[in-house]
Amino acid sequence: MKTHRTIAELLEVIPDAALIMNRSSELVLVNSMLVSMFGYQQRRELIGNKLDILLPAAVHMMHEKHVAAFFSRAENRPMGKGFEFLGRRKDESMIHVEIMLSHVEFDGEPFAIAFVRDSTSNKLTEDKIRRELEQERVLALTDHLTGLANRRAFVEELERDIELLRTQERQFAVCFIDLDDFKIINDTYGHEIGDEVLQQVAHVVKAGCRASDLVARVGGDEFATIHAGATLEDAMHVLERVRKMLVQEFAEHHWPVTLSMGVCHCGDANLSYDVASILRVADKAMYEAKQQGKNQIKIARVSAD
Ligand SMILES: Nc1nc2c(ncn2[C@@H]2O[C@H](COP(=O)(O)OP(=O)(O)OP(=O)(O)O)[C@@H](O)[C@H]2O)c(=O)[nH]1
Repeated sequence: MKTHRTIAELLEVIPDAALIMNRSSELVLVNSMLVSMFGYQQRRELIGNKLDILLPAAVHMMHEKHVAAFFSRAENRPMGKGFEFLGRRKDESMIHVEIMLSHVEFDGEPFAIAFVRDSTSNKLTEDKIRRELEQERVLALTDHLTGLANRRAFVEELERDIELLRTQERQFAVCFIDLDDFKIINDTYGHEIGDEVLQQVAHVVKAGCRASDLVARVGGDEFATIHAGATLEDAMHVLERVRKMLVQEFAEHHWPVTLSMGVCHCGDANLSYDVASILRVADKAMYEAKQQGKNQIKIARVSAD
């Protein structure tokens, strides 16, 4: 058929892969770019086959419905511009494609013409950008010296826990931790050893806490923990373990390293908690621990005002 040959020639000069199918979803024309895009060598491997040959099995039924719906619409205007789907290559590998679909009529019969673009590289770029953004987000929430969560991550988590307490009455405890006499270590042994001590402390606090607890470094020699779902007794049990583990860890060293801690339990549904007041009372309790001899835990009192 003359029209057929002309269209076939035309499809060869356009810069996209293209196919034409009839209303029974049979491929009646494909250009060579489409043949190679889907990993075939000859057009005749595709011509006469159902469109399904280019699609993953999981979407065959859905596509049949789409094709029926497409042909039932009479209007002859471009459809599905930029529509993305997964194609199946001859070797069964998948390929992300973008198609533009349109009605065409030859010898009074309706057909669908599809221009197909390989969007795999777009997808890969998108995935790469998404991964990089995620990595950046993780880095932005990480303390670089210790690998723990940083102050920002701690505050974000605290905000989430305050919200969960308000909406689901889920209690939690927060602890403010400060190294005792850390300045002496820095002044005596230098900043580098000081950094190593901070890393070791981070490791011990993390090891002493539960997997579900958040451990953060929130300042120079300041750490903080959040114990989601914990009663005051649960939190005290964990923190006392941390305190003892640290004393043991440094028992062999030339210098003692101990922690002063202020813990604040949040679980009273009648109180309205906010980040600033929780941190203030926990910090105050930690300061009391310092004043009363260091290497101990003090409990913060949260009042209604
Ligand atoms: N090595 C190191 N030192 C730091 C870092 N950030 C802060 N510091 C030091 O941490 C020390 C904090 O000291 P302070 O908390 O003021 O006092 P302290 O000696 O711990 O005494 P108390 O808190 O009263 O027990 C200072 O010497 C800071 O220079 C850091 O990233 N690395």
